Amino acid sequence: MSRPDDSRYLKGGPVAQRIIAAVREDAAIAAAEGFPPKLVSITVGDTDAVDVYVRNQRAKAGLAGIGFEERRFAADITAGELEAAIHGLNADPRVTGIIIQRPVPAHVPIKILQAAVHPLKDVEGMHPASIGNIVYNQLDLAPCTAAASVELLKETGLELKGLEVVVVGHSEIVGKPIAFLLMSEGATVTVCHHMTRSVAAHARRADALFVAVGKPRLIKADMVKPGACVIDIGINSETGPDGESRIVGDVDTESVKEVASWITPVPGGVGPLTVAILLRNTMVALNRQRALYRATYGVADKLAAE
Ligand SMILES: NC(=O)C1=CN([C@@H]2O[C@H](COP(=O)(O)OP(=O)(O)OC[C@H]3O[C@@H](n4cnc5c(N)ncnc54)[C@H](OP(=O)(O)O)[C@@H]3O)[C@@H](O)[C@H]2O)C=CC1
Ligand SMILES: Nc1nc(=O)c2c([nH]1)NC[C@@H]1CN(c3ccc(C(=O)N[C@@H](CCC(=O)O)C(=O)O)cc3)C=[N+]21
Repeated sequence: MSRPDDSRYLKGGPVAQRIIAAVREDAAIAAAEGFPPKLVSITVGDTDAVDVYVRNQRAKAGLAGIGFEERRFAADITAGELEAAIHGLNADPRVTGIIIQRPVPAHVPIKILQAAVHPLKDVEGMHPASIGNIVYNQLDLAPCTAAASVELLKETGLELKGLEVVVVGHSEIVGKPIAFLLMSEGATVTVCHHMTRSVAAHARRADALFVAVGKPRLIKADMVKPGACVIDIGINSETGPDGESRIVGDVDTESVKEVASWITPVPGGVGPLTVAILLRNTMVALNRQRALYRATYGVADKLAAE
Protein backbone atom coordinates (compact mmCIF):
# COMPACT_ATOMS: atom_id res chain seq x y z
CA MET A 1 0.00 0.00 0.00
CA SER A 2 1.31 3.43 -0.83
CA ARG A 3 -0.39 5.39 1.93
CA PRO A 4 1.65 6.12 5.05
CA ASP A 5 0.65 3.96 8.01
CA ASP A 6 -0.85 6.79 9.97
CA SER A 7 -3.63 7.44 7.45
CA ARG A 8 -4.90 3.92 8.11
CA TYR A 9 -5.81 4.85 11.66
CA LEU A 10 -9.43 5.87 11.99
CA LYS A 11 -9.25 8.14 14.99
CA GLY A 12 -12.24 8.95 17.15
CA GLY A 13 -10.80 12.08 18.75
CA PRO A 14 -11.50 14.65 16.01
CA VAL A 15 -15.12 13.54 15.52
CA ALA A 16 -15.59 13.44 19.31
CA GLN A 17 -14.25 16.98 19.67
CA ARG A 18 -16.74 18.31 17.12
CA ILE A 19 -19.62 16.60 18.92
CA ILE A 20 -18.49 17.84 22.35
CA ALA A 21 -18.17 21.42 21.07
CA ALA A 22 -21.78 21.30 19.81
CA VAL A 23 -22.99 19.70 23.07
CA ARG A 24 -21.22 22.44 25.03
CA GLU A 25 -23.15 25.15 23.19
CA ASP A 26 -26.49 23.38 23.69
CA ALA A 27 -25.75 22.69 27.36
CA ALA A 28 -24.88 26.35 28.04
CA ILE A 29 -28.15 27.52 26.46
CA ALA A 30 -30.21 24.93 28.37
CA ALA A 31 -28.50 25.84 31.65
CA ALA A 32 -29.14 29.56 31.07
CA GLU A 33 -32.81 28.71 30.50
CA GLY A 34 -32.98 26.94 33.86
CA PHE A 35 -32.43 23.34 32.70
CA PRO A 36 -28.82 22.38 33.52
CA PRO A 37 -28.08 18.89 32.14
CA LYS A 38 -26.80 16.24 34.53
CA LEU A 39 -25.66 12.68 33.94
CA VAL A 40 -25.60 10.06 36.71
CA SER A 41 -23.48 6.91 36.33
CA ILE A 42 -24.25 3.78 38.34
CA THR A 43 -21.36 1.40 38.93
CA VAL A 44 -21.75 -1.89 40.79
CA GLY A 45 -18.50 -3.59 41.85
CA ASP A 46 -15.15 -3.10 40.12
CA THR A 47 -14.21 -3.54 36.43
CA ASP A 48 -11.17 -2.00 34.74
CA ALA A 49 -12.96 -1.11 31.48
CA VAL A 50 -15.71 0.61 33.48
CA ASP A 51 -13.16 2.64 35.42
CA VAL A 52 -11.63 3.93 32.17
CA TYR A 53 -15.07 4.78 30.80
CA VAL A 54 -16.27 6.57 33.94
CA ARG A 55 -13.05 8.55 34.21
CA ASN A 56 -13.51 9.80 30.66
CA GLN A 57 -17.22 10.48 31.14
CA ARG A 58 -16.40 12.71 34.09
CA ALA A 59 -13.63 14.54 32.21
CA LYS A 60 -15.62 15.11 29.00
CA ALA A 61 -18.86 16.00 30.81
CA GLY A 62 -16.82 18.69 32.58
CA LEU A 63 -15.59 20.01 29.21
CA ALA A 64 -19.11 19.99 27.78
CA GLY A 65 -20.71 21.74 30.76
CA ILE A 66 -22.77 18.71 31.77
CA GLY A 67 -23.01 17.87 35.47
CA PHE A 68 -21.68 14.41 36.33
CA GLU A 69 -22.19 12.25 39.39
CA GLU A 70 -20.96 8.74 39.99
CA ARG A 71 -22.97 6.47 42.27
CA ARG A 72 -20.79 3.52 43.19
CA PHE A 73 -22.34 0.49 44.88
CA ALA A 74 -20.66 -2.53 46.52
CA ALA A 75 -20.78 -5.79 44.54
CA ASP A 76 -23.03 -7.43 47.18
CA ILE A 77 -25.87 -4.90 46.89
CA THR A 78 -29.26 -6.48 46.13
CA ALA A 79 -31.17 -5.94 42.89
CA GLY A 80 -34.03 -4.45 44.93
CA GLU A 81 -31.78 -1.81 46.47
CA LEU A 82 -30.42 -0.89 43.04
CA GLU A 83 -33.92 -0.63 41.60
CA ALA A 84 -34.89 1.67 44.44
CA ALA A 85 -31.87 3.87 43.73
CA ILE A 86 -32.84 4.05 40.03
CA HIS A 87 -36.44 4.98 40.90
CA GLY A 88 -35.08 7.77 43.07
CA LEU A 89 -33.06 9.11 40.12
CA ASN A 90 -36.09 8.80 37.80
CA ALA A 91 -38.10 10.96 40.19
CA ASP A 92 -35.38 13.61 40.62
CA PRO A 93 -35.97 16.46 38.14
CA ARG A 94 -32.32 17.55 38.47
CA VAL A 95 -31.16 14.28 36.85
CA THR A 96 -31.27 14.27 33.05
CA GLY A 97 -29.71 10.91 32.23
CA ILE A 98 -28.86 7.62 33.90
CA ILE A 99 -26.24 5.12 32.69
CA ILE A 100 -25.81 1.72 34.30
CA GLN A 101 -22.26 0.55 33.74
CA ARG A 102 -21.97 -3.04 32.54
CA PRO A 103 -21.18 -5.66 33.63
CA VAL A 104 -22.99 -5.88 36.96
CA PRO A 105 -22.40 -8.84 39.34
CA ALA A 106 -24.09 -12.08 38.27
CA HIS A 107 -26.72 -12.00 41.06
CA VAL A 108 -28.16 -8.73 39.70
CA PRO A 109 -30.39 -9.15 36.63
CA ILE A 110 -29.16 -6.38 34.32
CA LYS A 111 -32.35 -6.40 32.24
CA ILE A 112 -34.46 -5.48 35.28
CA LEU A 113 -32.16 -2.54 36.00
CA GLN A 114 -32.23 -1.36 32.40
CA ALA A 115 -36.01 -1.57 32.33
CA ALA A 116 -36.18 0.41 35.60
CA VAL A 117 -34.57 3.49 34.00
CA HIS A 118 -37.29 5.84 32.77
CA PRO A 119 -37.16 5.85 28.93
CA LEU A 120 -36.89 9.67 28.96
CA LYS A 121 -33.68 9.35 31.01
CA ASP A 122 -32.31 6.35 29.12
CA VAL A 123 -29.22 8.00 27.58
CA GLU A 124 -27.74 4.66 26.50
CA GLY A 125 -30.79 3.39 24.68
CA MET A 126 -30.90 0.16 26.70
CA HIS A 127 -34.51 0.22 27.94
CA PRO A 128 -36.59 -2.36 26.01
CA ALA A 129 -38.54 0.52 24.42
CA SER A 130 -35.32 2.18 23.27
CA ILE A 131 -33.90 -1.06 21.90
CA GLY A 132 -37.14 -1.44 19.94
CA ASN A 133 -36.56 1.96 18.33
CA ILE A 134 -33.38 0.62 16.73
CA VAL A 135 -35.40 -2.00 14.90
CA TYR A 136 -37.67 0.82 13.66
CA ASN A 137 -34.56 2.81 12.64
CA GLN A 138 -35.42 5.69 15.01
CA LEU A 139 -31.91 6.45 16.08
CA ASP A 140 -31.70 9.75 17.93
CA LEU A 141 -31.00 7.85 21.20
CA ALA A 142 -29.06 4.86 19.83
CA PRO A 143 -26.66 2.87 22.06
CA CYS A 144 -23.49 4.98 22.23
CA THR A 145 -20.82 2.43 21.33
CA ALA A 146 -22.77 1.02 18.40
CA ALA A 147 -23.44 4.54 17.09
CA ALA A 148 -19.76 5.47 17.55
CA SER A 149 -18.55 2.37 15.71
CA VAL A 150 -20.85 2.94 12.73
CA GLU A 151 -19.92 6.62 12.66
CA LEU A 152 -16.24 5.68 12.28
CA LEU A 153 -17.03 3.28 9.44
CA LYS A 154 -18.82 6.17 7.71
CA GLU A 155 -15.66 8.28 8.04
CA THR A 156 -14.01 5.95 5.48
CA GLY A 157 -16.46 7.03 2.80
CA LEU A 158 -17.18 3.37 1.95
CA GLU A 159 -20.59 2.76 0.35
CA LEU A 160 -22.60 0.95 3.05
CA LYS A 161 -25.27 -0.35 0.67
CA GLY A 162 -24.39 -3.95 -0.07
CA LEU A 163 -21.20 -3.81 2.03
CA GLU A 164 -20.18 -7.20 3.45
CA VAL A 165 -19.97 -6.62 7.20
CA VAL A 166 -19.02 -9.11 9.89
CA VAL A 167 -19.65 -8.34 13.56
CA VAL A 168 -17.79 -10.49 16.11
CA GLY A 169 -19.62 -10.44 19.46
CA HIS A 170 -23.39 -10.20 19.84
CA SER A 171 -23.96 -8.48 23.18
CA GLU A 172 -27.14 -6.41 23.61
CA ILE A 173 -25.10 -3.27 24.14
CA VAL A 174 -22.61 -3.50 21.25
CA GLY A 175 -22.79 -6.35 18.72
CA LYS A 176 -26.56 -6.60 18.23
CA PRO A 177 -27.22 -2.84 17.91
CA ILE A 178 -24.31 -2.52 15.44
CA ALA A 179 -25.90 -5.25 13.31
CA PHE A 180 -29.27 -3.45 13.31
CA LEU A 181 -27.78 -0.04 12.53
CA LEU A 182 -25.88 -1.49 9.58
CA MET A 183 -28.84 -3.47 8.27
CA SER A 184 -30.73 -0.18 8.17
CA GLU A 185 -27.91 1.28 6.08
CA GLY A 186 -28.27 -1.52 3.54
CA ALA A 187 -25.21 -3.57 4.52
CA THR A 188 -25.21 -7.37 4.46
CA VAL A 189 -24.45 -8.33 8.04
CA THR A 190 -23.10 -11.58 9.52
CA VAL A 191 -22.94 -11.83 13.30
CA CYS A 192 -20.43 -14.21 14.98
CA HIS A 193 -20.29 -15.30 18.61
CA HIS A 194 -18.63 -17.95 20.73
CA MET A 195 -20.58 -20.76 19.06
CA THR A 196 -19.63 -19.70 15.53
CA ARG A 197 -17.74 -22.61 13.94
CA SER A 198 -15.06 -20.51 12.29
CA VAL A 199 -14.93 -16.81 13.12
CA ALA A 200 -11.87 -16.61 10.84
CA ALA A 201 -13.75 -17.94 7.80
CA HIS A 202 -16.45 -15.27 8.20
CA ALA A 203 -14.05 -12.48 9.16
CA ARG A 204 -11.91 -13.02 6.03
CA ARG A 205 -14.92 -12.22 3.81
CA ALA A 206 -15.64 -8.89 5.48
CA ASP A 207 -15.21 -5.49 3.82
CA ALA A 208 -15.84 -4.09 7.29
CA LEU A 209 -15.06 -6.09 10.44
CA PHE A 210 -16.41 -5.00 13.84
CA VAL A 211 -14.95 -6.71 16.90
CA ALA A 212 -16.52 -6.47 20.38
CA VAL A 213 -15.54 -9.51 22.42
CA GLY A 214 -13.18 -8.50 25.22
CA LYS A 215 -10.18 -10.70 24.25
CA PRO A 216 -6.83 -9.06 23.45
CA ARG A 217 -5.39 -9.96 19.99
CA LEU A 218 -8.33 -12.26 19.11
CA ILE A 219 -8.22 -10.96 15.52
CA LYS A 220 -4.93 -11.59 13.70
CA ALA A 221 -3.78 -10.48 10.25
CA ASP A 222 -4.71 -13.81 8.59
CA MET A 223 -8.36 -13.27 9.62
CA VAL A 224 -8.66 -9.96 7.76
CA LYS A 225 -9.39 -9.36 4.07
CA PRO A 226 -6.78 -7.11 2.43
CA GLY A 227 -8.15 -3.58 2.14
CA ALA A 228 -10.84 -4.09 4.79
CA CYS A 229 -11.92 -1.61 7.44
CA VAL A 230 -11.45 -2.96 10.99
CA ILE A 231 -13.33 -1.38 13.88
CA ASP A 232 -11.83 -2.55 17.19
CA ILE A 233 -14.25 -1.97 20.05
CA GLY A 234 -12.52 -4.02 22.76
CA ILE A 235 -11.21 -2.26 25.86
CA ASN A 236 -8.96 -4.66 27.78
CA SER A 237 -6.56 -3.83 30.56
CA GLU A 238 -3.20 -5.59 30.55
CA THR A 239 0.31 -5.13 31.82
CA GLY A 240 2.66 -3.88 29.10
CA PRO A 241 6.32 -4.92 28.59
CA ASP A 242 7.35 -1.92 30.75
CA GLY A 243 5.32 -3.35 33.67
CA GLU A 244 2.79 -0.51 33.37
CA SER A 245 -0.92 -1.13 32.98
CA ARG A 246 -2.27 -0.22 29.51
CA ILE A 247 -5.42 -0.71 27.48
CA VAL A 248 -5.56 -2.76 24.30
CA GLY A 249 -8.40 -3.74 21.99
CA ASP A 250 -9.48 -7.12 20.60
CA VAL A 251 -7.39 -6.79 17.43
CA ASP A 252 -3.68 -7.47 16.99
CA THR A 253 -3.24 -3.95 15.63
CA GLU A 254 0.45 -4.22 14.70
CA SER A 255 -0.08 -7.11 12.28
CA VAL A 256 -3.61 -6.22 11.12
CA LYS A 257 -2.67 -2.69 10.11
CA GLU A 258 -0.39 -4.18 7.43
CA VAL A 259 -3.41 -5.83 5.80
CA ALA A 260 -6.34 -3.51 6.50
CA SER A 261 -6.91 -0.17 4.75
CA TRP A 262 -8.40 1.36 7.90
CA ILE A 263 -8.20 0.37 11.56
CA THR A 264 -9.38 2.07 14.73
CA PRO A 265 -6.56 2.39 17.30
CA VAL A 266 -7.04 1.50 20.97
CA PRO A 267 -6.84 3.84 22.74
CA GLY A 268 -7.97 6.73 20.53
CA GLY A 269 -10.56 5.02 18.31
CA VAL A 270 -14.12 4.08 19.25
CA GLY A 271 -13.73 4.96 22.97
CA PRO A 272 -13.57 8.77 22.77
CA LEU A 273 -16.48 8.84 20.32
CA THR A 274 -18.59 6.63 22.62
CA VAL A 275 -18.17 9.18 25.40
CA ALA A 276 -19.08 12.09 23.08
CA ILE A 277 -22.23 10.33 21.88
CA LEU A 278 -23.26 9.60 25.46
CA LEU A 279 -23.07 13.34 26.17
CA ARG A 280 -24.97 14.14 22.98
CA ASN A 281 -27.65 11.63 24.01
CA THR A 282 -27.88 13.42 27.36
CA MET A 283 -28.86 16.60 25.49
CA VAL A 284 -31.38 14.66 23.37
CA ALA A 285 -32.90 13.36 26.63
CA LEU A 286 -32.95 16.86 28.12
CA ASN A 287 -34.76 18.26 25.09
CA ARG A 288 -37.36 15.48 25.25
CA GLN A 289 -37.91 16.16 28.95
CA ARG A 290 -38.30 19.89 28.25
CA ALA A 291 -40.81 19.18 25.47
CA LEU A 292 -42.85 17.06 27.87
CA TYR A 293 -42.62 19.77 30.52
CA ARG A 294 -43.88 22.38 28.04
CA ALA A 295 -46.68 20.11 26.87
CA THR A 296 -47.74 19.44 30.47
CA TYR A 297 -47.32 22.86 32.06
CA GLY A 298 -47.16 25.27 29.12
CA VAL A 299 -50.95 25.64 28.91
CA ALA A 300 -51.19 26.17 32.66
CA ASP A 301 -48.53 28.90 32.42
CA LYS A 302 -50.52 30.62 29.68
CA LEU A 303 -53.76 30.43 31.67
CA ALA A 304 -51.98 31.83 34.74
CA ALA A 305 -50.69 34.75 32.65
CA GLU A 306 -54.17 35.61 31.36
N1 LIG B 1 -15.00 1.18 23.16
C1 LIG B 1 -16.18 1.26 23.75
O1 LIG B 1 -16.80 2.28 23.71
C2 LIG B 1 -16.74 0.05 24.43
C3 LIG B 1 -15.96 -1.04 24.59
N2 LIG B 1 -16.48 -2.17 25.13
C4 LIG B 1 -15.58 -3.31 25.19
O2 LIG B 1 -15.96 -4.22 24.15
C5 LIG B 1 -15.73 -5.56 24.58
C6 LIG B 1 -17.04 -6.33 24.49
O3 LIG B 1 -17.98 -5.72 25.36
P1 LIG B 1 -19.46 -6.32 25.55
O4 LIG B 1 -20.11 -6.47 24.24
O5 LIG B 1 -20.08 -5.49 26.60
O6 LIG B 1 -19.05 -7.76 26.15
P2 LIG B 1 -19.91 -9.06 26.47
O7 LIG B 1 -19.01 -9.89 27.34
O8 LIG B 1 -21.27 -8.72 26.89
O9 LIG B 1 -20.00 -9.77 25.04
C7 LIG B 1 -18.92 -10.40 24.42
C8 LIG B 1 -19.39 -11.09 23.17
O10 LIG B 1 -18.29 -11.76 22.57
C9 LIG B 1 -18.69 -13.09 22.23
N3 LIG B 1 -17.52 -13.96 22.29
C10 LIG B 1 -16.86 -14.41 23.38
N4 LIG B 1 -15.80 -15.15 23.01
C11 LIG B 1 -15.80 -15.19 21.67
C12 LIG B 1 -14.97 -15.80 20.70
N5 LIG B 1 -13.89 -16.50 21.05
N6 LIG B 1 -15.28 -15.64 19.40
C13 LIG B 1 -16.36 -14.92 19.03
N7 LIG B 1 -17.17 -14.29 19.90
C14 LIG B 1 -16.90 -14.45 21.20
C15 LIG B 1 -19.72 -13.46 23.24
O11 LIG B 1 -20.54 -14.46 22.69
P3 LIG B 1 -21.52 -15.37 23.58
O12 LIG B 1 -22.53 -14.41 24.17
O13 LIG B 1 -22.10 -16.30 22.58
O14 LIG B 1 -20.65 -15.96 24.63
C16 LIG B 1 -20.47 -12.14 23.42
O15 LIG B 1 -21.46 -11.97 22.43
C17 LIG B 1 -15.13 -5.43 25.99
O16 LIG B 1 -13.73 -5.41 25.86
C18 LIG B 1 -15.64 -4.09 26.48
O17 LIG B 1 -14.81 -3.53 27.48
C19 LIG B 1 -17.79 -2.28 25.50
C20 LIG B 1 -18.62 -1.19 25.37
C21 LIG B 1 -18.13 0.05 24.88
N1 LIG C 1 -23.45 0.38 30.06
C1 LIG C 1 -22.22 0.41 29.56
N2 LIG C 1 -21.98 1.05 28.40
C2 LIG C 1 -20.74 1.11 27.87
O1 LIG C 1 -20.52 1.71 26.79
C3 LIG C 1 -19.66 0.48 28.57
C4 LIG C 1 -19.97 -0.18 29.78
N3 LIG C 1 -21.25 -0.22 30.22
N4 LIG C 1 -19.00 -0.80 30.48
C5 LIG C 1 -17.60 -0.66 30.12
C6 LIG C 1 -17.41 -0.50 28.64
C7 LIG C 1 -16.08 0.09 28.27
N5 LIG C 1 -16.40 1.37 27.67
C8 LIG C 1 -15.48 2.35 27.33
C9 LIG C 1 -15.85 3.48 26.62
C10 LIG C 1 -14.95 4.46 26.33
C11 LIG C 1 -13.64 4.35 26.75
C12 LIG C 1 -12.68 5.43 26.44
O2 LIG C 1 -12.99 6.61 26.55
N6 LIG C 1 -11.48 5.09 26.04
C13 LIG C 1 -10.49 6.06 25.62
C14 LIG C 1 -9.55 6.44 26.70
C15 LIG C 1 -8.53 5.49 27.14
C16 LIG C 1 -7.73 5.93 28.36
O3 LIG C 1 -8.07 6.94 29.01
O4 LIG C 1 -6.78 5.23 28.66
C17 LIG C 1 -9.81 5.50 24.39
O5 LIG C 1 -10.10 4.34 24.01
O6 LIG C 1 -9.04 6.24 23.78
C18 LIG C 1 -13.24 3.23 27.46
C19 LIG C 1 -14.15 2.25 27.74
C20 LIG C 1 -17.73 1.53 27.63
N7 LIG C 1 -18.37 0.51 28.14
